[in-house]
Amino acid sequence: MASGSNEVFAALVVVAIASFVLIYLYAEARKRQRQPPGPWPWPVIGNFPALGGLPHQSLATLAAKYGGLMYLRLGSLPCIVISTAKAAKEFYQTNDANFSARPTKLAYTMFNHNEVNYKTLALTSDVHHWRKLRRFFNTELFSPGRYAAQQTTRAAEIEHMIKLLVEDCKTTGDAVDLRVWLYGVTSNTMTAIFNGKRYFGTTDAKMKIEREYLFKMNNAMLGAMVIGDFVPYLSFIDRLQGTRAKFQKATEDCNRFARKVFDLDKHRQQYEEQKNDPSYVPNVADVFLHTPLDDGQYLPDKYILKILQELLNAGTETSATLAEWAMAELITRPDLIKQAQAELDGAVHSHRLVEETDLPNLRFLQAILKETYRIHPPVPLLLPHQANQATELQGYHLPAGTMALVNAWAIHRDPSVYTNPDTFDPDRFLGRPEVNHLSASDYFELIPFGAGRRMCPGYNQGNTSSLLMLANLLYVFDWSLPDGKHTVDMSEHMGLTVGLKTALVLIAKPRFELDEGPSPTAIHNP
Ligand code: HEM
Repeated sequence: MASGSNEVFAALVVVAIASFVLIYLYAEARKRQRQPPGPWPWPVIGNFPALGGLPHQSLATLAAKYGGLMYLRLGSLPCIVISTAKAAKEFYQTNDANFSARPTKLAYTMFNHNEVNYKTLALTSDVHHWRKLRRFFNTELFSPGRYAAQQTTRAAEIEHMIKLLVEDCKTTGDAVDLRVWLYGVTSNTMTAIFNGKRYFGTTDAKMKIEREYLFKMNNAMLGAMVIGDFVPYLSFIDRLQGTRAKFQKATEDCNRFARKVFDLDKHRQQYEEQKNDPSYVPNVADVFLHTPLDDGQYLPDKYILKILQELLNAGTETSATLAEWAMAELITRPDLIKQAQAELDGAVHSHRLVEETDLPNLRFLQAILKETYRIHPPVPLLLPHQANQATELQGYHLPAGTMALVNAWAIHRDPSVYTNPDTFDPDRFLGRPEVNHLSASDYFELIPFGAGRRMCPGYNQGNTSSLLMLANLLYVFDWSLPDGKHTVDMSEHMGLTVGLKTALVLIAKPRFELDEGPSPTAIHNP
């Protein structure tokens, strides 16, 4: 009798499981009729396993099978992936406004003082608040006037770091860790523009440590994968794993360091002392403190500190990563280096540093950089977008809350647009000036800064900074691989940006003695 009831129980379990599987498959099949094509999702976790360690590459492989508009389910979050220029054009032209929100994430919320409507620009999911901030950024921080006024600062920071490199060559002649050098230039440029301070290549080692710590904590937190963001009913796992406590500690540490790095009270005091001096150029911290948003409200200090941290993150690693990729591609192609140096010699003439006014005459160098953006976009999936309302794309229904990933890495290797897409070939851009990554062009073939409303507002700053670093490195030095090496490990590493797995270490040899001239400007650490 007991064995009979066991059998009945076992049969019931089998029937229950089979029914669950059938209902699941039926529900998925019904849903899929109205969704773009894509791989079948697993129960609960959806298509997460398909992402792998380098999601832009895995998604490009899937897109070759499913097409330029692909559907995934990440946990319970519906997600579309755009992977061709044609699909990107349609997405931006028909749905840019609908997809102008960002997904909600635990790390973003905690980073922003647990406010539901985040207060920083890149991470806010509140479209109304984002619009207000973005208008302020466009008119007050990233306007052509401000960008022009920051030219002297960019020049000063390049000069500072190039001179250190020349000095190092003379004294030690050791191989140069280019990653550290490039990061030093972009970080110094950003902090000089934001709050008039320089952290790298100074005698104050403590300042460098503080700055690096801030970056490390921000990175660890914002890059973390949190289960509850994708499967809300499993958020207890994050709590059990101590994720919240970890984020809380990182946020408090970041806040403490940010208060030190961007000492806002000191800025207030300095501004009062210097505001009537016509030669005083307000930095970004001053602008935030003394300019209201267009609703007449001033941002409270705690949000200004968060926005400054976000800008520092956004503007430092991106340009440095890009320039490191460019040098990694060039170092095994002496023919390209020679061509770039010949162009530089012709444009600059004397033994001074390359300046921003030289850049329009450096068409080949610009093509090298464009090709680097194409083949190594530092933010290959852009930042995730989310639909603020239900919408349609290519006749498919997309519910409110659908996430959109734009795979710039796949778009830039679209074989219907680029011949030999995996080959580094700057010449391909020389005859095609219409493909412009800095304008919201109609081509959508080269979009390392994104496109549409949420396109990177720092594109001019990032692009010029990368060009200036590359131009000066190639003009002032000859480069070679150390220890008889002939190849570079081009494997990718996934962080907040996608960079080289192994830092690029090269030997630099000055090509000439730099003329002594007046420095563009001097920085005074307050
Ligand atoms: C080579 C350098 C850079 C690259 C490749 C880059 C790339 C990007 C990308 C792909 C996005 C996301 C666009 C989207 O969501 O569709 C973005 C957003 C953003 N970037 Fe950049 N960026 C660079 C430099 C900079 C610099 C120098 C700054 C600031 C000084 C900056 C500030 C921002 C901000 C604030 C956002 C968020 C915009 C928003 O959500 O409205 N970026 N960037």
